Amino acid sequence: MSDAAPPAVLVEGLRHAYAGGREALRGVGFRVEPGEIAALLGPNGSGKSTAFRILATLMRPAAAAGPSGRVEVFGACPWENPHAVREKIGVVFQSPSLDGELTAEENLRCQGRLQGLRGASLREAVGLGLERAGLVARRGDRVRGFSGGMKRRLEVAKAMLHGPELLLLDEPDAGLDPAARATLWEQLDALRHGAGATVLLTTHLMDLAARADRLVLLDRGSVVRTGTAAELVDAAGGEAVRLEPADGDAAALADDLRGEAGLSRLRVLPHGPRPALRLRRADAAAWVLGLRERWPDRFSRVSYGPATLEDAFVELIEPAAEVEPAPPARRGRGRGR
Ligand SMILES: Nc1ncnc2c1ncn2[C@@H]1O[C@H](COP(=O)(O)OP(=O)(O)OP(=O)(O)O)[C@@H](O)[C@H]1O
Repeated sequence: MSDAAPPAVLVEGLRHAYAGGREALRGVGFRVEPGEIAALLGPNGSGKSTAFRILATLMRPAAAAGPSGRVEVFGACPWENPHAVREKIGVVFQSPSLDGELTAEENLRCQGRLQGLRGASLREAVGLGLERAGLVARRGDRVRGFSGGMKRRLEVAKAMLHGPELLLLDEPDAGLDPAARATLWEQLDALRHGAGATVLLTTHLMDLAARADRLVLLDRGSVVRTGTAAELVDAAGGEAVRLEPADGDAAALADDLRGEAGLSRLRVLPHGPRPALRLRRADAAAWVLGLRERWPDRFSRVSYGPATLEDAFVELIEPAAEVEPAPPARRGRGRGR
């Protein structure tokens, strides 16, 4: 027997099919080491929430044929030994679990009592929770008046009240503005360093995922790639090119460019000040030069620069449709030409 500490999360060959449905997980495997912040990243329907529910002991996997695979949280199986796993995990669900009529402090105190804390240990845990949420000054305010970011931080503090080793968060960044997402990240990072917690979150946004130590990219129930954000960007390869057509017709430009050799997936960016296309090329500089020679009056602006995690995501994930709209926050970081 080995003395090595078990990984915080070990998933091997995990399969799950919902009753009457197609397989939501098709042999998923990944691991998270203690002290890491890991992100399950993938588009809608890729299986993130299904994996999350299994890890959180809410569901046992059911495969249509053959074994369902192996899952361990610090060495314990969530469906064979759910009590052992529940002691080790804190869970933040997508749906809010706070009572808006109670104050921040009362919410934490109720949770602490449910977990059997009393007297000085309850006061200590609630005080630490308020600190972790950055809400000491607002401890006496009703939660219903809090911003989305404040509520999410309080949810995290509530889930950490019993001192779990692993914090599971299902899309904690959903509905938060960039500033609130940044503050949430600071809270998670502080938990990792201060409480030595391991964090596993699901997301389909890039903000938190790009900062995680380990990303597990899921698509249609399978792991497409694991690694750091930089490794995923490298795996997709190339630089990101942004093209603004002079006549504003990005869809027509996309049609003209389709079929070009060596061209990655095109994205039409309908939002922002002007319609544009974004794509990846291994030979961005030479390709852009050739494009301008071929079509001197076709573009109002052409730029290229380092690819982002979002570019890699588009490249590595099978598109649901040929042309997909980009989120409005997209901004080219390329060098102007
Ligand atoms: N309760 C359910 N019954 C039947 N099918 C389901 C159920 N929940 C999810 N699915 C299906 O399983 C697949 C994976 O869904 P899941 O919710 O795990 O994905 P997800 O990556 O979390 O998506 P989202 O980002 O939209 O939450 C999808 O095809 C989905 O339609």
